[in-house]
Amino acid sequence: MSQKRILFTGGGTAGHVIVNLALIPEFQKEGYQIDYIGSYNGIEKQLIEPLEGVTYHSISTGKLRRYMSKENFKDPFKVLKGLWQASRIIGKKKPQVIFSKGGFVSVPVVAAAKLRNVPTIIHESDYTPGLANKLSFPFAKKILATFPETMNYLPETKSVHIGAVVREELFEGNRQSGLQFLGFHKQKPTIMVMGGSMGSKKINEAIRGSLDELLQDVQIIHLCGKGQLDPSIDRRGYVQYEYINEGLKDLFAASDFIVSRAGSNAIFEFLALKKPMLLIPLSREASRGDQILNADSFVKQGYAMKLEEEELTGDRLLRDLRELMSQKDQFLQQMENYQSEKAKENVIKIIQQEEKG
Ligand SMILES: CC(=O)N[C@H]1[C@@H](OP(=O)(O)OP(=O)(O)OC[C@H]2O[C@@H](n3ccc(=O)[nH]c3=O)[C@H](O)[C@@H]2O)O[C@H](CO)[C@@H](O)[C@@H]1O
Repeated sequence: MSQKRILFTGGGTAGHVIVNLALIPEFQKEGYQIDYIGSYNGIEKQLIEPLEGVTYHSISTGKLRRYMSKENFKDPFKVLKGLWQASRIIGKKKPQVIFSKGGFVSVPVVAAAKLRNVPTIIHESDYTPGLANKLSFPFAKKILATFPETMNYLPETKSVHIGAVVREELFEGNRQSGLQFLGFHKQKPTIMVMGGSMGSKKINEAIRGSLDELLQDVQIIHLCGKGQLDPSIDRRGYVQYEYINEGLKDLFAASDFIVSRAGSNAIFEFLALKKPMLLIPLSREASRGDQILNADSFVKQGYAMKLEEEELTGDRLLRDLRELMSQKDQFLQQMENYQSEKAKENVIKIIQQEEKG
């Protein structure tokens, strides 16, 4: 029997890569030949290229900007080049199926797959679909959604709600190793601050501006984003990292509460790991507002508190964090009711069905 081959795509931010990272080991176990198409410099290259047994291919990418830039005139040519490159890679590697996690790099890949007659499955993890995925929907064989509510925004005939795919390794964290690595103790609760995979300048400023008060009550792991470390801060109970990849599971295990943006992958990880969370979604001004809807859905289900970015001040952060901590048991109780939908197993089943045609 000829070798089974699957091609993954997705990138731009870690949110468009993490689900692929959760699925790749499963397909490796089943003996698939794995290819990945990403951009030349995106985070997907850093996260995927080092993986053993995965061949990473870079293609040219464009971006749709919300502002005027002379790059906007060059982008259609970059995308056409990407389409041509993706088509050549697909023609050469001959995957039986393609799995796309979205982001701009994925659009030419999904279009090329259609031209090459290879079935593509798209995954949408946000409450409302992103633009790259929307552009890709006509070319896809199936669309999978994390939130049940997202089904209202997807083509009815080929969409399925499957739930959140969470990396298996995150469940294997060790609290003691995490605390030891951080130089923290058990006497005060530990808060993890995550501004999404790229960090959030506004959240960083609010946390750093309130450190004196915060550190009286808690210890802080601050995942602040690339280029956003502040080396002038050297405080007991406060550690900062740009981005943590391999040790993240132990840091999660060491954390009692989370302060975070409301990117979909991140918040479902917090939920799966049962961490009460204060969510500060990216504002409508800076995005299509998807994180606000993600956060609202979690607030409605009793998993989270929400603090609007426009209302973010040091005082408000402290007040909301204290409230979150005082209601810990209620949040944990709601989270106990959450049943993970065996999403990973279902995605794998759907991919394998499509692969057989
Ligand atoms: C600015 C932007 O466009 N944000 C979008 C992006 O967010 P973003 O790329 O931040 O994605 P998510 O919040 O969904 O996920 C972040 C992922 O990065 C991981 N992580 C983070 C920090 C770290 O140090 N180590 C680490 O591994 C988290 O565990 C999580 O798995 O994609 C999400 C999913 O489509 C969207 O909901 C967000 O609106």
